[in-house]
Amino acid sequence: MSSNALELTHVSRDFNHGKFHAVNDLSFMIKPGEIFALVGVNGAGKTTTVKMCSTLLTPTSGSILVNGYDTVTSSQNARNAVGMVLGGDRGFYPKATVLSNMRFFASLAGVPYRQQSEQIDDLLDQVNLSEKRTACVNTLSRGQKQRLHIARALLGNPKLLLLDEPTVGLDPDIALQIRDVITMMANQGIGILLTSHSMPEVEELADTVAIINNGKMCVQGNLADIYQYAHVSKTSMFSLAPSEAVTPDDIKQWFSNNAIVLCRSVSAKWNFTILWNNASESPQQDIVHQFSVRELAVPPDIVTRPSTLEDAFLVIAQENRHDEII
Ligand SMILES: Nc1ncnc2c1ncn2[C@@H]1O[C@H](COP(=O)(O)OP(=O)(O)OP(=O)(O)O)[C@@H](O)[C@H]1O
Repeated sequence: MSSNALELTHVSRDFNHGKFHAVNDLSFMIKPGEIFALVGVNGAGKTTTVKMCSTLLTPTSGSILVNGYDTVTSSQNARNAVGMVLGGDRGFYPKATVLSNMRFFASLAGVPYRQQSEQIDDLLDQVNLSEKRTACVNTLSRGQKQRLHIARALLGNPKLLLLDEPTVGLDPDIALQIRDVITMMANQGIGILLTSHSMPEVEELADTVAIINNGKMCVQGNLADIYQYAHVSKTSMFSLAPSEAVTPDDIKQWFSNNAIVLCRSVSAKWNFTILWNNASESPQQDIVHQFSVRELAVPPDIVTRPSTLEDAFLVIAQENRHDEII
């Protein structure tokens, strides 16, 4: 029987003796080879979820199966099926070589001694670190360390890889390399649970996106499902010099029927983002019209483009904030 890489069923996790619900009735599954991104604002419950999937934390209620093994009742089997990448500078013996570190972690992962050399060579090759096998870990760059984290997590052939912010703090070209490694691992049939604050990264990598808020699932599906849920298809942007003639609240009011309007003050300018939930054929013209009928100068820099995951996420985050206020 082939199992899902991961299956959460009505999982909750409380803290502070049940007073705080960090994760609340979460259910989702990840198939072999699927990249599943868990997205949410700070404090939404992503890391708590990842920790439960790794067996580091136990759920207060519900069940988590990794490769068919329950993380509570078959925790050792579940743990053997998971590789976790925490990233950063910690997690290795910095003065020992790449090879010594990999040998140490291979033993911890239960890789039989005779298979260790072959598996380590293969993994270092896959993450393009073969040339660094005799280098001390503290001489590696951040990107190289991150690739070593991934190689370490793959020791013992896990069925599920947990990646918590795998490219945070990395230069764009290094982040690209890490994303290529992630795609390669998925192509080999490993299920991947990814948390990231980078929406372009999620857009590029994820087969399925789940947006959580206050530990609860808002929506899960492919990108089209997320756009549909958020009711966004087009986004317009323009800027204005602050003036007394019109305020951000006025502009929010103009479009309150069919858009969410966000305003940020940047370098003595108001930058507006209009997230259309019911865009007309020419949203550009609608904006021009609103300024023109009030005899206000039309911003010269209006652009309209297809909405992105980031836009959909902003809408959902905004609506959830609204729900909380109510
Ligand atoms: N050990 C703990 N005791 C009490 N509260 C906790 C504990 N761990 C996490 N929390 C709380 O649970 C909530 C969810 O935290 P979590 O770290 O899972 O969020 P997150 O989505 O990963 O956030 P971020 O994007 O900032 O990393 C937060 O409000 C956090 O303060």
